[in-house]
Amino acid sequence: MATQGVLAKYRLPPLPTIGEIIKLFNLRAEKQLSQNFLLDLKLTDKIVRKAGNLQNAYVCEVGPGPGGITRSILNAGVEELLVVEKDTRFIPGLKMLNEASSGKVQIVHGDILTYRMDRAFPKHLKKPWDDDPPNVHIIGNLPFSVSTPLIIKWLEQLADRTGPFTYGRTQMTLTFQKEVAERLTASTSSKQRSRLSIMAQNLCNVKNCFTIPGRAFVPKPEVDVGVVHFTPFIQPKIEQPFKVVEKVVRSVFQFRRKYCHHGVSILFPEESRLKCTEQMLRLADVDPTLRPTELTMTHFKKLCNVYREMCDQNPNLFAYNFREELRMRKLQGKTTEEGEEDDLQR
Ligand SMILES: C[S@@+](CC[C@H](N)C(=O)[O-])C[C@H]1O[C@@H](n2cnc3c(N)ncnc32)[C@H](O)[C@@H]1O
Repeated sequence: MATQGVLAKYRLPPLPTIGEIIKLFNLRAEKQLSQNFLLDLKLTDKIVRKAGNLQNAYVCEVGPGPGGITRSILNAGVEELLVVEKDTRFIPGLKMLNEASSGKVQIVHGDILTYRMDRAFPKHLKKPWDDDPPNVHIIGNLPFSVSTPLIIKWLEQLADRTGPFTYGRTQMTLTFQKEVAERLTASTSSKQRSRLSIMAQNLCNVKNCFTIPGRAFVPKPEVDVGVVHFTPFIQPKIEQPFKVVEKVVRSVFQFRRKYCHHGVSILFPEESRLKCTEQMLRLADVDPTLRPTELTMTHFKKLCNVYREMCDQNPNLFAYNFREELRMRKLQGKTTEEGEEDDLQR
């Protein structure tokens, strides 16, 4: 307890404000890179508190920029902070934070989409999957164009226990455009229910912590921002390979406003479509007239289990690709019912 008390009082020495750092190093936000900075340290402290207790933790911050969140992470008493930043202009400011924290910051100039997270932390931090989460955390406020593909990539790595999940059930606290944060956490029958809701909630306890109004950023983005916390489950809700779940969920949400049998049907080649769709829905005990947004996680679990069984019985089925069939038909000049294109980021 005494040690905790001492650590809890850890503060960085007085430093120039983030605003002064921006001026000092001439860090004008690059609009093409969707850079929007958080200058209010009360707000960055609030984001970091949502990650949980960071005393002695090993943290990776993605996209630290001028270092607002970085300071809050250091003030939370972490053991080591790895920052991965793509834009070289921010490196001198981050080096200053490293000196102020007596070398706690390891700076990587790189792209988080390709960075090898499986080697980011010392091996002794690894914990068995069914143990408590390791003392390893990921925190970040990235551009939206990066955070959505990144979470999709990390969800797949989570299912395979690779990348940052080599260390166990690594927790993540990340920002998204408010609407994406709502999709990630949307429950059954919610208007925002989508592919992302199922893919994330299958693997993690997902919490939409709070919304940051756009005006809190410099420069102000067009949209508000949601802070989302992810804790991986020991067991996914759907115990099937990620690719099987992804294919079923993507197909079902392809026609999000229609009855779910439309989406299910595109899992099957045209010659067996009617029969297989009827069989899959009957075996999974799913009402064909439910809308995709009305399906529960249990519905998706049953659909994925039945689809997997059908794929086991017909080894060519999983490779079937509706879009490819559409493309071929178009090339051959044949007409067909067009898929109502869904936003793939949903
Ligand atoms: C929206 S700004 C936020 C900066 C800082 N985290 C804050 O809250 O003030 C996003 C930051 O992520 C960095 N970034 C963008 N894409 C990246 C990538 N692929 N890998 C690492 N950093 C990236 C940008 O250079 C920028 O510093």
